[in-house]
Amino acid sequence: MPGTPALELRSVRRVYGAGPSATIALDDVAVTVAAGRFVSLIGPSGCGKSTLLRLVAGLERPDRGEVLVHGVTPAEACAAKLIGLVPQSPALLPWLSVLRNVTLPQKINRGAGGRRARLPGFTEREAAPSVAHTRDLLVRAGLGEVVHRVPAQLSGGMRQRVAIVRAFGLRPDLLVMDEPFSALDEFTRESLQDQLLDLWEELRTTVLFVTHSVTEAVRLSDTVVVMAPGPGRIVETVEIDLPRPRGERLLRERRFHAYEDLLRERLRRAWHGGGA
Ligand SMILES: Nc1ncnc2c1ncn2[C@@H]1O[C@H](COP(=O)(O)OP(=O)(O)OP(=O)(O)O)[C@@H](O)[C@H]1O
Repeated sequence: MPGTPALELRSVRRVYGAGPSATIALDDVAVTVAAGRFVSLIGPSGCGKSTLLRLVAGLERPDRGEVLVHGVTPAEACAAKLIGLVPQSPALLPWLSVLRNVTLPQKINRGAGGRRARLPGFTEREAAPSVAHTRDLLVRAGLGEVVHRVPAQLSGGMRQRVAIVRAFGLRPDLLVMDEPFSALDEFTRESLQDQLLDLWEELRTTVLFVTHSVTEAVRLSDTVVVMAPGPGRIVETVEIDLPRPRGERLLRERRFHAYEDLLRERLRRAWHGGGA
């Protein structure tokens, strides 16, 4: 629906357990993400990033407050395949080739278009991409030579690239990514960031991205949400006002480092229980 945020969390609270040993994983969390934005969550371990992702993906429900994806509940959004998820380690089907791993979910998901069209304010979107277009995405992600290989014949970085192309290929309205590059070496990580940005700039899917890397957050994001633990909460929202595309050269510029320093400073405060 025009004007409806892609994602909205209103006064969200999530508590695990009860009594004195209860953990307040999230308290009074409010986030609004406009369609097409790239938003990262960053914060110390235990500040509730994964909990927030699980609420958005409909895997858990808040104890208080509301989560809306394009104006509907996460359960409705999942049924209509509005949400795509890229986990930390790529869950590929080991017996299928790279190409089939990417195209099979697209075929399975065809029925979702009808459910999506019945949601308030949504119209039919473009059909699932053709195999030719999927191949093109794979080539652009540097996987053109390996489309007929099975996952066991790929490196870790290649497998994660397949998972990312698969997620974008499903044309979700909101793509949720949980530290997708955390297990990779720095060089592979930077090259995957390039490819992720390349795909995102073409498709402009709304992305909610969890990372522990300040550099990654600055490079990828329009907005970085800084969180603190005890209770899990948002302490700062930083808009990254840097031009795109954000190539390698930008990483060496003073204005890029200034954002890194700002975020590091905010994270230090979050670690020490400070914050806003
Ligand atoms: N199922 C659960 N039962 C009890 N406590 C939980 C559960 N899941 C999370 N927690 C607690 O909620 C808090 C937030 O956890 P969460 O995993 O969301 O943090 P995180 O920011 O993603 O951490 P990390 O960066 O280490 O992945 C932590 O104190 C954690 O111990």
